[in-house]
Amino acid sequence: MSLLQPYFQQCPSAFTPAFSISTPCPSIYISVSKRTFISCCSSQSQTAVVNGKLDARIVERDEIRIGLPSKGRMAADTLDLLKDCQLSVKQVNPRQYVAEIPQLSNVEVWFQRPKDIVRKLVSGDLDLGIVGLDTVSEYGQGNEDLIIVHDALEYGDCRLSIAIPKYGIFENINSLKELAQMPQWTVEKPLRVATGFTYLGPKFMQENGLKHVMFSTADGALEAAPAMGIADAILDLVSSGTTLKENNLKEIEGGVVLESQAVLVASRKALIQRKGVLDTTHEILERFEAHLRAVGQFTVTANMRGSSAEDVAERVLSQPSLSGLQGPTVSPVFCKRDGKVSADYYAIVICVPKKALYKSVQQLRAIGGSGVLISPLTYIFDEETPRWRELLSKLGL
Ligand SMILES: Nc1ncnc2c1ncn2[C@@H]1O[C@H](COP(=O)(O)OP(=O)(O)OP(=O)(O)O)[C@@H](O)[C@H]1O
Ligand SMILES: O=P(O)(O)OC[C@H]1O[C@H](OP(=O)(O)OP(=O)(O)O)[C@H](O)[C@@H]1O
Ligand SMILES: [Mg+2]
Repeated sequence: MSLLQPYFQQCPSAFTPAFSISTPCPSIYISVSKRTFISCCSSQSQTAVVNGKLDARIVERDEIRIGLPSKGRMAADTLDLLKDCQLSVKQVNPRQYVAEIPQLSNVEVWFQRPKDIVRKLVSGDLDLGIVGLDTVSEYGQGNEDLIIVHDALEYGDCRLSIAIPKYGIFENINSLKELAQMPQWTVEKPLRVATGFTYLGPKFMQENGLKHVMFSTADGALEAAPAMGIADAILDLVSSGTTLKENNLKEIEGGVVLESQAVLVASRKALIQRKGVLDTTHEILERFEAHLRAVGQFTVTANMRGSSAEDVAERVLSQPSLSGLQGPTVSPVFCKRDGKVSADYYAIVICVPKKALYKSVQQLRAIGGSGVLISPLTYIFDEETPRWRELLSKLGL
């Protein structure tokens, strides 16, 4: 960390909020580790507001940078996902903000708070990042440079939702429409909403025709605001719903602004212009897809008596839960009887969704399967993934 201190002090632009014009800082080079070399020069983030719009330019550097959550509930799950994809992050100590993934050459990992990952993608100081969709939507503010490469990393599930008290004037209010139609809200006395989502909140209210609304913001424990008399409603993330329940609050129909989970996000400019970013993204995407497809499946092997491979395949395919990814693999099991080699049995291999495992075993037995073996799957690499094709088309490639 001490080695990095000069970098942080010399490069204010790395910590400037995204929505301002940042000043380029003087050229300095410091060595951080044998493999990691940070260049901080006039090429630092040159974010400018042009015609009221944020214009991110490509920053000159050779390394590819990926931002990962430094703390909070996304941090550990993100490292776990990468590890499960054989992309372990090597961090010398937990207070060091830069690390590497040995399997990905020329890639620097930077640990940042989720909102700063989004800001730095926009400013060109990061090329890739993993954060919640809520964070991308709130801090990215619809910026077209941000591209969601993988939209469902299957952790960090939550929703951004409006909640109101269960009691008092809200007792019989159960939908956004009913909330909007309450006579209490006027220009002089608007509906007061406490939220940390000051971009998405007003946008949602406007799109849903709620006219008299006033927002206040706080960083946490928003659920206390109505009971404290500070707000009438809150707009916050909900997962299990326990925090709302414990604070006598309820969600309302039509009040979900966004469903969120962890996503892989990239800067369009970096994908197109920075050498190696597209290839690295392809590799990360392939590993994520292969792993995430596999976690929901088991490999099932069984033996089955039959007159031919086709006969066995027909029996297997007659069962709805046994069709596998692309139909069953059927291989003859040879044995020698009376000096003659023959195949009376066939080994079948199929992939089965974890949820359908028991049903599949029952169906296998019903058609004469025996010696059923179940093993976990690590990866399922398909032909080219749909998300990769989608990414190329978003990039116009
Ligand atoms: N209750 C929850 N259940 C599941 N995921 C959640 C929940 N709350 C937040 N998240 C997800 O985790 C992300 C990070 O939340 P976390 O509270 O760790 O950090 P933060 O609030 O953005 O940062 P900080 O608290 O440091 O300001 C959120 O943006 C969201 O995607
Ligand atoms: O529906 P639940 O499972 O109860 O989760 C919802 C709570 O989780 C988040 O808070 P967090 O724990 O991140 O604390 P914070 O308010 O300090 O950000 C969110 O802001 C809610 O308060
Ligand atoms: Mg939080």
